[in-house]
Amino acid sequence: MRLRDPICAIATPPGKGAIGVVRLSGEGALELAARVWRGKDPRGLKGGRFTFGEVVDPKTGEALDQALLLVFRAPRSYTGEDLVEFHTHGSPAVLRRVLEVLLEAGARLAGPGEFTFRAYMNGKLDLAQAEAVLALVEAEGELARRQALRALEGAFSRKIEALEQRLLDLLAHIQALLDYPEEGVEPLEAERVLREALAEVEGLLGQARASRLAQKGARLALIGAPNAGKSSLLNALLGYERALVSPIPGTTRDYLEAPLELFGIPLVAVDTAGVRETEDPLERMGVERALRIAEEADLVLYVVDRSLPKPAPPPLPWERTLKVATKADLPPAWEDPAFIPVSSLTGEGLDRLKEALKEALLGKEGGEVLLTERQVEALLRARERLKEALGLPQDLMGLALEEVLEALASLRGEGRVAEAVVARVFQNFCVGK
Ligand SMILES: Nc1nc2c(c(=O)[nH]1)N(C=O)[C@@H](CNc1ccc(C(=O)N[C@@H](CCC(=O)O)C(=O)O)cc1)CN2
Ligand SMILES: Nc1nc2c(ncn2[C@@H]2O[C@H](COP(=O)(O)OP(=O)(O)OP(=O)(O)O)[C@@H](O)[C@H]2O)c(=O)[nH]1
Ligand SMILES: [Mg+2]
Repeated sequence: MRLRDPICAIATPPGKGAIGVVRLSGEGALELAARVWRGKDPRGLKGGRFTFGEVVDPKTGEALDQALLLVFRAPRSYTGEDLVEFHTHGSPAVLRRVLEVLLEAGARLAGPGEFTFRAYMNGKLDLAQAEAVLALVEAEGELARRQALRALEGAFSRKIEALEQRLLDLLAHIQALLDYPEEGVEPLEAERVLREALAEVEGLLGQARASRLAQKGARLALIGAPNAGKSSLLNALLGYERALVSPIPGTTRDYLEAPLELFGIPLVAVDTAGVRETEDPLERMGVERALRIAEEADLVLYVVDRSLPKPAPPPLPWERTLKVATKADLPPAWEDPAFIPVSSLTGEGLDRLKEALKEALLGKEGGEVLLTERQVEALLRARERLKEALGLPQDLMGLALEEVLEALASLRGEGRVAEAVVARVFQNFCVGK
């Protein structure tokens, strides 16, 4: 990949929009922009300034659109290079032509993520921040947005950098010990530093599931006997009457999906057919389907009517199942502290249920940290090497420690990071970012 030649791409999504943006970055970007622009000469503009004019086809002089042109001057731009943005009307016809004349004037179409790649290469962002850009662009829920923005602001990178610093200090001491045995670190001190680092890495790893769910969304399945109140509970969680409710057992025949956002996580709640032993082949299909949906869900609500004798439980993934006792407004037929009592009729207990849902999805930490799959893998490597280092005598600890540091360094991507690591980050981007 050439590193400084002028690249261009449409930055706004495909389709019609009020405004569309084409970006151009690299050496000679201002000269190139001047060739397709009628209005104030971009080469005379200060960085950060807009000017109004026309994008033109230099071959014919034909105006392609009225537009705003925005200039940034190296190194004070997103990429760290000279950068020009054309803000045009957002129609595919306009954007395609603007891109075309830029290509004819000598720019090349940017590869996926190439603008952000240049920002990384020019030290504007580290690798974790570049991943945060991608996560922010893709964020659908509030939590994903918050996680990504915090990482883009550098919260995660600073944490990792501080951790690296403490381990580097320890490594330096250990190496000094090898050369000057009398000046070594207290073994207890080394162990303390390693244990603290391990706790920090494990604390981060403990938020991996929350981050995955925030980014990818979660499926919540409602499972229970016919008439238990599943559909009523779904409606109560949604705040509107999505599912049919009736006193006739077997009202819900097939499953039903409804989107909702809880605690900033995009959820899909799945209401299912009542689970019971049955001879009816159609109903049995519904039951089998319900159990499969439970199997595939991120979280299951096992819904039981507390006003009737407790039924035998169906086979469910209990490690990710919350137990809910419905119809809490009626006289109870049993008590069981493992069940959260709720009434869809009065709303009683719904807040407690939501709290339990929140903890089951996000853990006690609350899940404000963005962790990509790549970062989780690196942290797992760091954790293994830290554990290994803890078991070694000090003269052998250094090697394991170096591997810990290597794993941590790949998170921010500073120092010499394998090309494949960098490629892996940017391959997920779209053209234009
Ligand atoms: N039109 C437009 N909107 C956008 C972006 C963009 O590139 N263009 N962004 C793209 O992601 C985001 C904003 N992020 C940006 C980050 C840094 C710089 C930048 O020029 N930084 C320079 C100068 C800062 C300054 O003037 O103070 C620098 O860091 O040196 C621009 C946008 C979201 N909105
Ligand atoms: N008193 C009271 N009645 C409820 C409550 N929740 C549901 N019901 C009633 O229980 C009956 C069954 O409710 P549904 O929500 O349809 O039950 P379901 O589990 O979806 O039933 P199936 O779709 O047949 O599997 C209806 O008559 C509801 O009005 C509740 O919290 N309190
Ligand atoms: Mg139902």
